[in-house]
Amino acid sequence: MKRDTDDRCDDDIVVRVRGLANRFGEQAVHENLDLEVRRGEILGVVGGSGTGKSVLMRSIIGLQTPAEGEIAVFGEPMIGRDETEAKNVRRRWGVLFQGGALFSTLTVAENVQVPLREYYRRLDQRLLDEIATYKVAMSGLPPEAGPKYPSELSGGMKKRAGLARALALDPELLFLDEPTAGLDPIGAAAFDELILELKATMGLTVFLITHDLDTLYAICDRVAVLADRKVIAIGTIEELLALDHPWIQEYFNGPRGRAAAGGDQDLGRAEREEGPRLREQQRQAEAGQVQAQGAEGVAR
Ligand SMILES: Nc1ncnc2c1ncn2[C@@H]1O[C@H](COP(=O)(O)OP(=O)(O)OP(=O)(O)O)[C@@H](O)[C@H]1O
Repeated sequence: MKRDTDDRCDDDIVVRVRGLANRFGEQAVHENLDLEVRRGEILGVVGGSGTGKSVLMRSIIGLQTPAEGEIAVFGEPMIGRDETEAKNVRRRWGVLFQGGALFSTLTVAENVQVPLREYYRRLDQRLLDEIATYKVAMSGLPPEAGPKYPSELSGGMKKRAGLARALALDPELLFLDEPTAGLDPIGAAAFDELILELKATMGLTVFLITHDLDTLYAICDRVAVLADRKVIAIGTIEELLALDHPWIQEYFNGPRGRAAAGGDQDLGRAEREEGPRLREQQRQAEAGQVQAQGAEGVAR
């Protein structure tokens, strides 16, 4: 299980990373990293801050050129690929970056239309508008969100708008970088549900970077753990818990891990008692009535 190098048929492996190395000057972020993402799974990617989760995602989607290694997506090698060929693979995935990365001068609907315009130059405006309306609805946003600018949206709505854009091209593979970070517990759980629904209806494969233990327990089929510059373990949470690794044990068996697994009554009670107050605080902050101080880092 540790190196995830079982001999599955290539069709079952959507992303294959072999011997990946990434370096920034003297700093080695990855060395000899291997990873496989299986078709139809939601793979959670966890690791301490700075262990290189985002750099790994950026390497897979071609925004970071690795120092060494091989990356294949849908069986197609991605490194050093001719731009036209790479583009044909890229159109098959969608990405939700941390913070949404929406174009601030475009409305939500226009943001969704950006990848459509890039890949389908001949679509007329009426069709672009129709597709954007459909993607906005798929992401759980009300129709009124379409003509709004990102600055007019709450944090949760921005995530959904980013998701609508990621879904624009009907992807087979979705990359999500900390999609529930900064969301209140109810918003985060709703986002988890949405991802599960999309996986079921679209047959999506999902690469999901998260620090959110509830998300890991609620929707991930397997979890990959980054530490010491590589994937040190990958498997179901149950399989990871059987490993005698201090970081994994602390992460999943610490108070938050136990609460997420439903086993820590005291922490669960504290969250139930504090939750409504914190959620109301965040709701007001999002509505622009109060400063968001204190609403960040709310444990789910
Ligand atoms: N463009 C860059 N130039 C130099 N260093 C970088 C660059 N991008 C990332 N790094 C460094 O690589 C390391 C890994 O960064 P990365 O953002 O992948 O971490 P992460 O695991 O996603 O962290 P977090 O959980 O805090 O988001 C960090 O030390 C970061 O400073």
